[in-house]
Amino acid sequence: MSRPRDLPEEPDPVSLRRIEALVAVARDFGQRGWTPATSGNYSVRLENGQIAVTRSGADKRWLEPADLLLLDADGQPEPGVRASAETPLHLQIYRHRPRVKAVLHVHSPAVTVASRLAVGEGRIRLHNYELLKALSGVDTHDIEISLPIVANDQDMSRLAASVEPLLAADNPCPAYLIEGHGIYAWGDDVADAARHLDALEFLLNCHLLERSA
Ligand SMILES: CSCCC(=O)C(=O)COP(=O)(O)O
Ligand SMILES: [Zn+2]
Repeated sequence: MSRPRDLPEEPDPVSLRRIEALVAVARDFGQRGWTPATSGNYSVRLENGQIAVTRSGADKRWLEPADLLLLDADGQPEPGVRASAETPLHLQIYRHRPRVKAVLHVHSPAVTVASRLAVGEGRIRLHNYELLKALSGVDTHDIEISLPIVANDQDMSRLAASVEPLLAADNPCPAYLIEGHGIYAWGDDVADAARHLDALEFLLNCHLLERSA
């Protein structure tokens, strides 16, 4: 396996496994058509607290560990390498959710279309689906989960500022949508984050089918 850029000679095995798991998830999501044309980005928190994030412009469908780079405490990559343009959104989630170890962002057709349909309300309400139980902490279909939507913005500081209240609130939904853009989902390990994203992708497909029925 190739190693992420800047990784120390003897990375701890837990962090290495986390990176391997992230790469496998990225390729799986890529094969499903969720990260076309270099879209999407991914990160994991390592055991030493550093964040490994995908480099900007990499084709995430064929992600390699070498496409990840390590950020220092201020979120800066090594000089000469450009971290994902959306790195501030990853760091913001890690700041607000100390237990989170993985953040996943994709541009699937279903999440992109769904994100454009309920902007006025600022959220999509999901209720009475068995698959809601795939979200950590949810143990019944009989619950309403609000998936927040924020307006897209090419200015990352402004975009992060509009996400800030969502993360400050105690919402059990481990994800949010960006209008016409995609979804961010996270979890306490890579498998949790991937399950959350997989489940929300399914639920949004159901939501869209219901609307068109
Ligand atoms: C070509 S997709 C536009 C940028 C984007 O939304 C994205 O997810 C990928 O950006 P990155 O800098 O992480 O490659
Ligand atoms: Zn994006």
